[in-house]
Amino acid sequence: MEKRFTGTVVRATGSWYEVRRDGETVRCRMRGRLRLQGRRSTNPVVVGDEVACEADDGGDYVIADIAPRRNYVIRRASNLSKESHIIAANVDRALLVVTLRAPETATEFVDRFLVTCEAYKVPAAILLSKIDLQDPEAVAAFRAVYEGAGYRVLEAAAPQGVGVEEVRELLAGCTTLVAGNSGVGKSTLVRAIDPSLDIRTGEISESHRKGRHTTTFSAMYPLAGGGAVIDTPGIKGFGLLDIDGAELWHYFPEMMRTAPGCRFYNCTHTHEPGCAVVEAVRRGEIAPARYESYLKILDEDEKYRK
Ligand SMILES: Nc1nc2c(ncn2[C@@H]2O[C@H](COP(=O)(O)OP(=O)(O)OP(=O)(O)O)[C@@H](O)[C@H]2O)c(=O)[nH]1
Ligand SMILES: [Zn+2]
Repeated sequence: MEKRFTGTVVRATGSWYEVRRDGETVRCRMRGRLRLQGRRSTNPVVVGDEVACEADDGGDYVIADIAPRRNYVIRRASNLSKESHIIAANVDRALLVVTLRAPETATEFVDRFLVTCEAYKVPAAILLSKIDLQDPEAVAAFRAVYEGAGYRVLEAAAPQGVGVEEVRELLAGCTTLVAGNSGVGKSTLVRAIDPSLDIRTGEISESHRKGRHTTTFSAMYPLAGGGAVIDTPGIKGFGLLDIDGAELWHYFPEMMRTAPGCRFYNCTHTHEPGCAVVEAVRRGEIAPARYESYLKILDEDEKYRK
C-alpha cells in the first residue's frame, strides 16, 4: 500500500482505529499531536471521521490528519461529567430504536436524544422495535406524541421480518447513526436489513450473559445497497452539552412552531404571561409529556451550564 491514503474511520477504540478505504480496512494508531486537538472531548478521532493516514518508519499506519466535520453527535462523557464524548461524525440521519416495554425506554432518554439531534442538525427518525410485544394503545399514544412533534415513527419486529423493508429504504444510501438502549433490538434489526453485517457477535453477548460490564465502541458498517450504519452500543443516557438553557426550546420542533405566538420574544415558556406554548399544552396541541421533558431537562441540566 502507498505511504499515504485517505479513508473513513469505521471503528475507534481510543488506542487504535480502523480506517476503510476502497473496501479494505486498515488498522491505524493516532499520531500523538492529534490528541491535543481533542480538548474537552474524550475522543479526538471518532467513527465517521475522514482521515489522512501515513506509514511511519516501522511500516505501521498512523492517522496524521482529520478533515473538518460536517456534523457530529455528542453527549457528556457521563452524567456528572463536563467532558464530552463524540459518538460519531459526518452522519446523515439518526435512527432512535425504542421499545415501550421489554425493555421500557425512558421518555427522558428519547427526548434528550432528539434534542441532541436537533441541536447538531441531524435529522432524526424513531423506530418502535419489538412491535410484536407492544401494547397497541401504548404504540398509538407514542405515535401521537412524536408524530405530533414532527418525527417520523416506524415500526418493526425484525425477527418476523415486519417493517424491515421500510427501514431498509430509510437507510439506503445514507450514513445512519443507530442508537437506543441496550436490548431494544438494534443489532437484530441491522442484521435483518443486511444479513452480511455481523454486528456485535459472540463475544459481547457472552459477557452479557455473565453480567459483566464491557466497554464497547461504536462502529460503522457499510450496507450492501450503499450507505452505512453506525452502531452505538451501550449508550445509557444523554447529557446535553453546549446548549444554553434559554435556547433549549429551540430543539423541540413543536415549541419552535408555537413560540412565535408568545407575548415576549424572550419567553422561556415556563412562567411568562401570554405564553403560546403553555396555551398549546393546555389545549393538547403540544403533548404534555414533551413539555414535561422540556421542564425536566431545563431543570436538571442547569448545574452544567455556565
Ligand atoms: N420479540 C421480539 N424480540 C426481539 C425483536 N428484536 C430483537 N429481539 C430480541 O431482543 C433481544 C435483544 O436484541 P439485540 O438486537 O441484541 O438488542 P441490541 O439493541 O442490539 O442490544 P445491545 O447489544 O445490548 O445494545 C434479543 O434476544 C433479540 O432476539 C423483536 O422485534 N421482537
Ligand atoms: Zn412562551
